[in-house]
Amino acid sequence: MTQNSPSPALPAGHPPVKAPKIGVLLINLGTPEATDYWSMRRYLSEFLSDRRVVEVPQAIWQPILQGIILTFRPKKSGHAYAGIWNQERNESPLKTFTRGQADGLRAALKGTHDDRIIVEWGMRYGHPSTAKGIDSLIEQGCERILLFPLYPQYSATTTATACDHAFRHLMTLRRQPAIRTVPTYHDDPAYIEALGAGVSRHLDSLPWKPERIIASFHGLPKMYLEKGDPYHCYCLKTARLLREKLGMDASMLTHAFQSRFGRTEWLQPYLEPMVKALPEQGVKKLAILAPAFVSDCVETLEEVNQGIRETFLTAGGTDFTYIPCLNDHPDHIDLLRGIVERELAGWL
Ligand SMILES: C=CC1=C(C)c2cc3[nH]c(cc4nc(cc5[nH]c(cc1n2)c(C)c5CCC(=O)O)C(CCC(=O)O)=C4C)c(C)c3C=C
Ligand SMILES: [Fe+2]
Ligand SMILES: [Fe+2]
Repeated sequence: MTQNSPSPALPAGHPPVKAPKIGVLLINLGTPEATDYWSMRRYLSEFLSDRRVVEVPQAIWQPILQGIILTFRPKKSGHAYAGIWNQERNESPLKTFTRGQADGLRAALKGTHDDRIIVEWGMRYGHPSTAKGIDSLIEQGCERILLFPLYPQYSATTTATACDHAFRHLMTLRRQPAIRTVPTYHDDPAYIEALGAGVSRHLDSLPWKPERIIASFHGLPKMYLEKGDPYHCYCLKTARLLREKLGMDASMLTHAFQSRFGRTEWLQPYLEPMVKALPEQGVKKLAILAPAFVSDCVETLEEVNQGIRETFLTAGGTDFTYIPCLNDHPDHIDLLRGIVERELAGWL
């Protein structure tokens, strides 16, 4: 029986039976709808109320969040987003790139699997929602769904909360599809290959050679590592494999953690003081990439490519370059396709 083909075997009132398909849902973090105070406040409130992200007990955290942080942070963050906003589409770059990845993956899979695999995308916080993505896949006949959180290095604060959120929606469904989730891919040779190719491509396009490359990862409170979050180890392994792929040693390609939030200790070494100290140590030409992000976003385009660039040049650096994320580059689409085909083994 195929979609929309009425079967004489179905009794009156029976819901239509569709040809079974496989769905892939790309999930990224989420991003504000606009840069004004209330749009930023809505986004930050949802994000920072997630207990996977901030583990302070809610009775203590919510008054601090709603009363203090969400009074001041939306303005500061809104300003940062405004500086990197995709004016043409009137949306944040994270959304543009995530859509581009879904479009690219859909086209790549169509080539080999016709219409058997359907690709949608959704966000953990905000729009388009994870629930909408799942509903759309089901509506199109998907009885099996692969959830693909777009974080190469698993963390409870990103991958796990993306899956939690999808499962919360699945809890509301009478007819639930079968579900798989994509595991951490921080050491997947194809991911390392794509990262390495991106670094080489970018450096080849420059009229100068960096004296240091920093792989800068989004940070986490150090306590999360101590409680068992494997993200830190995965970041270090990605950095080591990338170094090996590029034939560099640790004095040439090093790692750091960025985007610290709040006053507790986060994973070290911190990016900002590291960069500030480099010119005095004789490193005047610097390149930075951000391998924990598959899409350029406020944390890479504003914090690194604007803020950290300025820090370095003000401290005496002469040349700075930011190496873009994998974004919608064909190498990234190939990587996503490879991971999807591997994780769908037995379903295809
Ligand atoms: C307690 C706070 C935070 C933790 C823990 C955290 C982990 C974490 N985040 C990413 C990826 C992204 N974070 C982004 C933005 C962002 N992150 C935090 C805080 C924590 N992140 C805030 C408050 C913000 C908003 C921006 C700001 O106000 O500074 C983004 C960018 C989204 C965008 O729209 O551009 C991404 C992506 C990872 C990978 C991670 C832990 C592994
Ligand atoms: Fe973050
Ligand atoms: Fe570790």
